[in-house]
Amino acid sequence: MFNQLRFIRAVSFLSPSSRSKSAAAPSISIEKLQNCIRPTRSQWLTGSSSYTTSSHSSKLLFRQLFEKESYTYTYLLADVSHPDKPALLIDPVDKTADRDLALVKELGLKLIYAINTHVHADHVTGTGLIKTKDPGVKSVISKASNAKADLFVEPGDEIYFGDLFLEVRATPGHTVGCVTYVTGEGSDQPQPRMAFTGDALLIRGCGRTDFQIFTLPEDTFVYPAHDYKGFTVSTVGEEMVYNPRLTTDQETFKDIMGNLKLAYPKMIDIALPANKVCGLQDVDAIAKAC
Ligand SMILES: N[C@@H](CCC(=O)N[C@@H](CSS)C(=O)NCC(=O)O)C(=O)O
Repeated sequence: MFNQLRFIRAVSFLSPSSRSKSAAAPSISIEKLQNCIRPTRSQWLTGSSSYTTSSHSSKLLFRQLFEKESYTYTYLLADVSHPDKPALLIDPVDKTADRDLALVKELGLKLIYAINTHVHADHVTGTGLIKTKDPGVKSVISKASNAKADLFVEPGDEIYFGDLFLEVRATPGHTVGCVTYVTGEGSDQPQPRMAFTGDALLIRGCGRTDFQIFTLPEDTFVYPAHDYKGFTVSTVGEEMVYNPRLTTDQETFKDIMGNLKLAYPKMIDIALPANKVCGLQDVDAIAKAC
């Protein structure tokens, strides 16, 4: 069987130094979540872990970028200790693709991956557009998403950029193929860890019911794909205590999620079919780019 993990490693800029591969955390259902040991508010506030937004790593260049129409966050990560400064974008938007590529150029980075957490319903991904403007970039999405891309990842895969890597975790629920990308475990990786949760876990909100994200260390930074209230970052520990949807019993949770009364996303009829094919709607462009 074709090994996506090896493939991702093979196309990475630098072979990783020997590293023990961490096992993918087990998936936790909402039922199990209710039984998770969670810190009380006071335990969490007085806990020994750091909850500051300290610098992530001397190697990591990190930027959080915003697209104002869909309230989408795009994340730029690069290993600036590597001579090529390999970089990746998580959840780029078509409307801001030029801005993102200009920033990559200004910072002297080499963009190698344009990655999606899932097939978005509220905006067209910038992945295809980025590939037409920089053909060296590979698009990445989960195999379970059933969308087109150059590379398909599965839970447990590691996506290397230089000596840094992202671990792929299955976080389905908002869509079938949603994944969360988590910075690697190890002393040479960003500390605290950073989780790019897509729409699975939002700050004080969520788009799903299957919460293995809460098996990550409590000081793990949570970087969602959207925020509608002006938040930029949270932590796993903070969400375990203060997320109003995830601090209730199962019945209340179901009730909350069943009564969100979210409006039909404005872009959904354009975004979903486009995002199945890298965000491109032109047949020739799809053939060339995906
Ligand atoms: N009004 C917006 C879409 C807002 C929305 O539905 N957001 C999604 C994530 S993007 S599909 C969501 O899951 N929200 C959860 C929440 O609690 O807000 C539009 O028309 O695009």
